Amino acid sequence: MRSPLDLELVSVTKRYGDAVAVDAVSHLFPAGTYVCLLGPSGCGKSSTLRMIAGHERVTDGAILLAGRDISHLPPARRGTAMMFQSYALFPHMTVLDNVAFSLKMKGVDRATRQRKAEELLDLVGMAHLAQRLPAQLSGGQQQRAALARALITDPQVLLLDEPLSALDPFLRTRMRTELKKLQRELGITFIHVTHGQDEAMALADQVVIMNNAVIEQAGSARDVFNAPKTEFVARFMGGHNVIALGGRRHAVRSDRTRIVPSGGAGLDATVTSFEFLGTHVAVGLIGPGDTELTAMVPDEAFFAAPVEPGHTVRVGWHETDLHLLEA
Ligand SMILES: Nc1ncnc2c1ncn2[C@@H]1O[C@H](COP(=O)(O)OP(=O)(O)OP(=O)(O)O)[C@@H](O)[C@H]1O
Repeated sequence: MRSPLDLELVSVTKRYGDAVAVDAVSHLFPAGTYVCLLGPSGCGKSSTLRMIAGHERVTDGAILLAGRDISHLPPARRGTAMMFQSYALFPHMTVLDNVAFSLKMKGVDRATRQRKAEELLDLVGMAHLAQRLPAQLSGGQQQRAALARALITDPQVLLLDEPLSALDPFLRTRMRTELKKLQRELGITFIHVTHGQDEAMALADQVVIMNNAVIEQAGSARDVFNAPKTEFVARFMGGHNVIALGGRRHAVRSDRTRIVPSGGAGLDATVTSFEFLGTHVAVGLIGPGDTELTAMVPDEAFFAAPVEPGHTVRVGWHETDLHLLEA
């Protein structure tokens, strides 16, 4: 169902000279959702984000927010805000002044902008560091300051360009929980560009996968993972085997790919490797036509009947787990 605050891309194209970075992309971002824009390097994610933000001109098409065409408005008048990968904090300004900056540009008086900046610093748990300079903050603290700075204009849509990539793995997981919580509390749309499938699955209400300047598939993380439309999506999301059967390509989740008793339905494959991953053992296999497969075998099942590289085994799956891919 549509809501008045939805963001919509209508046949949006971005060309740099002859190169097409975004090719007639149409998509509805429902208001109040956490969207992750995912795809390999160069697929057009950042160009899409920058066009929504107004940091890049649209070559063709329109961007509508709350029913209004914002394609040609300056960034500050769109109802969007962007948080950059590098956080882009001004090094010579205190955290408070950084957060208050865009209100200063808008001519808001000092007392009002400071009060609002304090409120936002409180929201992101940074009130006690308001007088520090950016260089005196940790990576996670800089990120919170950058978030507060982006949110001070009360945007309807917050755009985040790889916001977690500068953080170490532990902090990344913690910050992603905080981002999600913040989005829920604010109830606004977050559009978060990432390279990470795990990050997208953990965060997104809606995952949008781009490839070669177009959207290849969009949907809930669970739907996209369980029902990849194309071989590209199956491989990109990971956790799937792609198998040719009867001249058509199919995906089957690697945790639903089983080592079955010989003679059962399935195909013969040779074990090439195994890796203990704690809860599962990832068994690498090579099947007919040199198809590489992975079976994620629960650790108990693996150690009850261990296999070694060089063994020939039967690999099977339930018919219902086999998923036909678009040609
Ligand atoms: N300013 C520019 N001038 C010319 N070509 C550009 C420019 N910015 C991006 N491109 C090209 O447009 C295509 C899409 O780039 P974009 O940055 O949107 O991809 P991306 O999916 O965000 O990639 P990454 O994950 O590596 O950041 C790429 O082929 C890139 O080389």
